[in-house]
Amino acid sequence: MINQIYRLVSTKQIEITYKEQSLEGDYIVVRPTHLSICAADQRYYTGTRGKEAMAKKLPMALIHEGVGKVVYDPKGDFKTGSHVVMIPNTPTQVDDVIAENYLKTSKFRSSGYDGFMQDYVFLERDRVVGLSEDINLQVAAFSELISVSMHAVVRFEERAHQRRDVLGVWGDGNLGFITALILKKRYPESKVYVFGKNHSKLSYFSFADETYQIDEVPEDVTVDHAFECVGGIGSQYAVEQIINHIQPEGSIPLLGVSEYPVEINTRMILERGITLIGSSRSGRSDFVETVNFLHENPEVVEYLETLIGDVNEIRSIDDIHNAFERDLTTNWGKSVMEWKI
Ligand SMILES: NC(=O)C1=CN([C@@H]2O[C@H](COP(=O)(O)OP(=O)(O)OC[C@H]3O[C@@H](n4cnc5c(N)ncnc54)[C@H](OP(=O)(O)O)[C@@H]3O)[C@@H](O)[C@H]2O)C=CC1
Ligand SMILES: O=C(CO)[C@H](O)[C@H](O)COP(=O)(O)O
Ligand SMILES: [Zn+2]
Repeated sequence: MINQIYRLVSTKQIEITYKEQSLEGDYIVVRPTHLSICAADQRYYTGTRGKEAMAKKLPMALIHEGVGKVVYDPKGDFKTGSHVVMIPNTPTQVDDVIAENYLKTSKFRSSGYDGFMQDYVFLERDRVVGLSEDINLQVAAFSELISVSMHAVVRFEERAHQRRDVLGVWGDGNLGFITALILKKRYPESKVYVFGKNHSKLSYFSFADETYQIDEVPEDVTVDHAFECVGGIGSQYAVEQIINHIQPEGSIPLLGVSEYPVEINTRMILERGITLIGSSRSGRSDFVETVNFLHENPEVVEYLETLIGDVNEIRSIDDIHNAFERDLTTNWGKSVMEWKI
């Protein structure tokens, strides 16, 4: 069959590529229904990812957060029409120690490989996870982002010391919201403090024990561990502030992506015995954990509904541009694209 792929070819330029794809083999074919825009996609769309990366990774279809309907499963494991979440990380080898999302040989969609902006996505059998019929698909659209937080929390659980009385989250955006929510649910006995820049955004974090504007944090506030969910140059200020408020031997999972070299006060890191835990992307086990978590906790899905920002019907390439442009001006939440092209 001929598949249409909507590829970014240069800054803010999207073109259709026609690709012959065979239905023979074990691929599950999924028709995307709900896609969600990530900050990483915006860095490619606007060209802020940098000249070198743009030249290396383009052309490619953007978007690595999304769900769709199964249109063809040669083995019949998935019912035609059933909804699945698509996993963007595509490993090419198995390693006993290193997780699939850290293997250098893995391919990640919308980072050098075609993402989900296609008429049909051909996925290996283990790159889809089934969803229940009643799941909110606008929330499920950003399951990948939830799985990133889930992955970071699981890594934290395996690496950080056991005193978890107060957990801090820096960042009052999407990732901060999801991470704080997962922490609150997994550690009901712990206090979760959120540190952000905007009073209006912090007001959404009603489940948190405390929220602080970063320029008004009392000196005596301390956390046992702190998740950095800021990104950009803001990560630098966030890590600096974390170091001032974290207890000795605390862990700092770092999730924010920056295009700039971020300076870190290593003197204080070693003086306080702090552990930095880099955390990037996610793998199948994180998606399975995420989907189970959403199915088992409908109240979490309700909180996540507050993250649904702009919802756009996509019927043309112009609609894609509009969705990306509107996302740039949206102050809160995730932009979802209902894929009807
Ligand atoms: N590790 C991974 O695999 C993944 C990483 N990311 C990255 O995570 C980062 C955050 O993504 P996302 O949540 O979607 O982006 P958002 O822009 O929604 O969130 C970042 C938030 O942090 C706020 N902020 C800025 N400076 C500080 C500070 N010093 N302290 C506390 N908060 C601050 C921002 O406020 P304001 O807007 O007012 O500046 C904004 O509200 C991005 O870099 C993204 O690329 C995303 C997905 C996966
Ligand atoms: O969003 C992400 C995962 O969900 C990561 O930020 C993204 O994978 C970074 O990739 P790139 O190097 O292409 O910016
Ligand atoms: Zn992403």
